[in-house]
Amino acid sequence: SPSPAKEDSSLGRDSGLFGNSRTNKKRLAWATVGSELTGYGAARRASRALADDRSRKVFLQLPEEEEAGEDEEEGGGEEEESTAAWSGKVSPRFAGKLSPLGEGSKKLPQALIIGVKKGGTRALLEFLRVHPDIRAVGAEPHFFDRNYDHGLDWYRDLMPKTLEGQITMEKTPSYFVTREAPARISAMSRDTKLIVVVRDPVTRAISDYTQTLSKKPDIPSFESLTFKNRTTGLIDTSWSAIQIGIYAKHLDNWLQYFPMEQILFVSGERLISDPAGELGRVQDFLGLKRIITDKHFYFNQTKGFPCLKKAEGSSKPHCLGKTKGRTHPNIDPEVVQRLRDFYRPFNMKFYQMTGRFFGWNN
Ligand SMILES: Nc1ncnc2c1ncn2[C@@H]1O[C@H](COP(=O)(O)OS(=O)(=O)O)[C@@H](OP(=O)(O)O)[C@H]1O
Repeated sequence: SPSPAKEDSSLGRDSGLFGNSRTNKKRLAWATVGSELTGYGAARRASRALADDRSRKVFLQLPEEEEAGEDEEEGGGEEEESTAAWSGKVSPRFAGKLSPLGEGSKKLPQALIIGVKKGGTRALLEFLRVHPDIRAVGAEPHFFDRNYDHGLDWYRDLMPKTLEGQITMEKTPSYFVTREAPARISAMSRDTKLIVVVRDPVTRAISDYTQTLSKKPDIPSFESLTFKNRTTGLIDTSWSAIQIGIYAKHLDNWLQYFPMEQILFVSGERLISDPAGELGRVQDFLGLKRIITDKHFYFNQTKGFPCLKKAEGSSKPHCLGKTKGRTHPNIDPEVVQRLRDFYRPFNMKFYQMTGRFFGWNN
């Protein structure tokens, strides 16, 4: 039977996952637009690096890259568009897209993407931003975990201005595993809509590990981090890469504060194989007209993922950056199997709780 999740285990430990082959990069026969997009966005990234640096040091005092970088290069998002509107108080990294005349007012978010780390949260937010009734912060504010002491006025100030009927959103994937987050979000508004992108916990763990490995090439192997004791096969559930994937346990904590109807679970796998289908569910959940459809996506063969034909506020095709869709290292198949066995009962519980079968553990 699986080891119980440790209640006191630290999520702060470095996480990481593997990634065997790029199984998630399905070679779908999609229409290809601008088939090779290599180099797209390079200038934008360069200016963003500067803005990111400024925002980290001056405005948010985020830790330096290895701790702050869950989302890395996509984190900033919209600097170019919003620099002109930079008030000096809110970093361009955080400013969402403004309406052309700067009208409207800043509001606390009515909907949040709360997780999971490496689930596909950036893809979901980027796709949602295409909707005219959604305005979102580009970077991860980490308000309900790291920055709560700044207060709600600080948080609101990070938000883009919105008009009547528009929804303000942000995404911070660590909220899902933050013990205090449900109570804090409920204190902001009990009506907040919550979205969780979930992905096969084993692949998620490997993706997480791959991210850490990209910054710290000297870390131990995925296989050795997985076990407390390799001989007995005891899994180290205090390793955040493993811990995050025990979705049923984390969800229990949210259900103390929010009813199930207020939480939408998006399949990270289907977000890749059928982005328009998942986006349809999300738009319904948010009470929005289904404006984002199949027509907005194409499958980029080079990237190996769906991309937008036109990004928000642009006429050019847009794929996520190179930190999204990394090649995962090969992991010992026995270790992968051991992890599948470990997660199976938690996954079953999660399917039961959510009423959706996600098709992991095949
Ligand atoms: N359209 C598209 N393009 C690129 N990547 C996509 C896309 N849709 C989903 N994904 C998957 O998103 C994974 C990264 O998840 P997150 O954005 O949640 O990561 S993070 O927690 O914000 O760092 C990332 O994980 P890795 O493949 O392990 O890098 C992708 O598999």
